[in-house]
Amino acid sequence: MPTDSRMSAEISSEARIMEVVCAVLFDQQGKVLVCQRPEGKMLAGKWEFPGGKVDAGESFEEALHREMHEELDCEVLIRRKLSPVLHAYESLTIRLHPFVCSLGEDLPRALEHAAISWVESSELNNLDLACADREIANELLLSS
Ligand SMILES: Nc1nc2c([nH]c(=O)n2[C@H]2C[C@H](O)[C@@H](COP(=O)(O)OP(=O)(O)OP(=O)(O)O)O2)c(=O)[nH]1
Repeated sequence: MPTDSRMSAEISSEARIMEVVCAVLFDQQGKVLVCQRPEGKMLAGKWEFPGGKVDAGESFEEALHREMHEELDCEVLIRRKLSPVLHAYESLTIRLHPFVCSLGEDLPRALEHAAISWVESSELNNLDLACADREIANELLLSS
């Protein structure tokens, strides 16, 4: 049984984890959307799956739909959830919740990213992905 001080340390370290959702968004040809983070943001220039932080009171699914509208001006259909990835960067720890999605009616438009691109799953290995995304890419490669 942990002491009270250890318990509070565990609680406070858990509290520093930022919950982030992302869409592994496939088009009808089976290509996946990757987005390049813009200048001025953490991990600028790295490629990622689109998404963002979950706001207080929001479900993961609500956060995902909001981020898709804010960043890509599009609607997506959520198909299934992949395993979350816990990753510690120097400045913060995130828990990244990936959702496999398919496109709704509209094509995404890059409203906030430096660039967006549709790639084959096998091409994900060649991209300079954010570290947390590497595990998601590996899971996709294993299942494809
Ligand atoms: N959106 C997203 N963020 C990721 C991924 N991989 C990864 O390590 N991150 C990190 C980068 C950031 O530290 C954090 C999410 O921040 P963000 O800047 O995308 O979130 P946001 O859209 O809510 O940001 P904001 O500009 O509104 O503050 O998670 C990913 O695949 N997608």
